[in-house]
Amino acid sequence: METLPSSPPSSPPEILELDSIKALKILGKGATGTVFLAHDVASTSSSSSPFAVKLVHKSSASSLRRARWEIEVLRRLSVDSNQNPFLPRLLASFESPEYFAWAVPYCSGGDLNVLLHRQNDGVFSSSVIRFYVAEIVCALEHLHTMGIAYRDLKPENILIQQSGHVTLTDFDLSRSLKKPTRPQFYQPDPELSTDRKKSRSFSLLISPAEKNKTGLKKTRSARVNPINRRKTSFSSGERSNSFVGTDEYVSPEVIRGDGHDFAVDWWALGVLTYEMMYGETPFKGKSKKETFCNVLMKEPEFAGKPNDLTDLIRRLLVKDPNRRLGCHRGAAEIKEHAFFSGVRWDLLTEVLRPPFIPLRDDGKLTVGGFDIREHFEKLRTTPSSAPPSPLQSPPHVCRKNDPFIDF
Ligand SMILES: Nc1ncnc2c1ncn2[C@@H]1O[C@H](COP(=O)(O)OP(=O)(O)OP(=O)(O)O)[C@@H](O)[C@H]1O
Repeated sequence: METLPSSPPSSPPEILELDSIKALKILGKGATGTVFLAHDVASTSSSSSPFAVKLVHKSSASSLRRARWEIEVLRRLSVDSNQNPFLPRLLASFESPEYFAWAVPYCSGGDLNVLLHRQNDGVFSSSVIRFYVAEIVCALEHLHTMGIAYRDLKPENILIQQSGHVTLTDFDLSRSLKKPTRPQFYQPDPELSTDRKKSRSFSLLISPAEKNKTGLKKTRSARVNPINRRKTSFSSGERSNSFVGTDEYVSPEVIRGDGHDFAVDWWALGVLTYEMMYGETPFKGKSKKETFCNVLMKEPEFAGKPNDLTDLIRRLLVKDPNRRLGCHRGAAEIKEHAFFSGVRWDLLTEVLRPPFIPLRDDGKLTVGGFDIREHFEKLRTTPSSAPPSPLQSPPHVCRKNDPFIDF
C-alpha cells in the first residue's frame, strides 16, 4: 500500500534567512528538533509577526529523512489548492550542511494536551469535544485526500491558533499512501458573507433541535477561560513517548505488523476523543507491553450512560481496521455520525468564538532575541551530566519491534 513520496507541483519555498532572524524563546523540543518562536529583525514592516522555526540537526540518516519529508509535506500543504485552515503551511525553509530549518505560522495557544490538563477536572464538555474533533476530522480528511496518513495524532500535536481554531503539527511520521478512492475534500462555503461570520460561537454549529438533544444548553458558556502562553511543550500531563508517537495511540494493526492505512488515524482519533472525555487514554497499561496487550485485547470501558459520543468512540476503536468507522468512505462516514448531527461542516472556520482563545501578548515579544544557530549548537555540545529532567522526553531509541521501524 505504501508508495514513495512523489513530487507534486509546488511553488519554490522562500529561503529562511537565519542571519536575520532572532529567537524569542523555545516553544518546544521534540525527538528530532527544537522549535523556536522567532521574528525577523530585518523586516521593516511594523505588522511583521513572530513565527515558529523548527531546527533539526542532520545528525543521523533518520533525522535527515524525516526533516526532508516534513518540509515536503508542509510544502505540499502550502500550494494554494491544498491549503486547509486546520493544517500549517510552510513560510520559508533553509538547509545548510548541518541543519534543516523551516518556518511555519506560530500557534500562540499551546497544545491540546496542556489545555486539557488545565481544565479543573481534566476533561472537556461534549460540546467542546465536538468542536475540536470536527476540526481534526477535517484536517485528517484533507491529508488523506492528499494521500498522506498522519500517523501521529495525539493531543501534543494539536496546536491552538490565536483564533482558537486548531492546527495539526509534526508531520515527520506521516506517510504517503495510495489515495483513498472516494476523496472527500473539505470545501468552505464560498457564499458565506462576512456579516454571517460575525460573533459566531462554536455552539452555533449545532442546530437548536440538536442542542436540546445533546444537552448542549446545560453546558458552560462557550467562552471560558482564556489560555495563557506556556513556557515549553512539557506539562504535568505529558506521557512517555516510545520510538514514535505515543504507545497509547498506536493501533492494533500497527502492533500486529499487519500493514496499515488511513484507518490508523481514525483509531487514534478514537483514543484522542476518549481522552478528551475521560481525561485518560483507554488502553494505558503499567508498561509498554501491557499497553500494547490492552490495545490488542481489551475493549474500552465507558463510565456512565451510553450516548452518541461514547458510540462514536466505540466505532472508532474497533480493533479490525476493516470494520472501523471511516474505513470505507473516510471522513464522510465520521461526519455522518449522530454525535455530529446538526454540525455545519461548511461553517467550521467561521466560528469566531471557539471554546478557548489564547491571550494576545505577541506585541511585546518582538524585541531582541538570541541567535538560533548559536543556541542550538550550545545545546548540542553541552554534555548533559545532570540526570534527565522528568519533564523531558526519553531519548529516541529504535528497537527491533518498533511498529514504525520501516520509516
Ligand atoms: N507552530 C507552532 N507554534 C507554537 N508551538 C509550536 C509550533 N510548532 C511546534 N510547536 C511546539 O514545539 C513542540 C515540538 O514540535 P514538533 O512536535 O514539531 O517537534 P518534533 O521534534 O517533531 O517532536 P516529536 O518528538 O513530537 O516528533 C510542539 O509540541 C509544540 O509545543
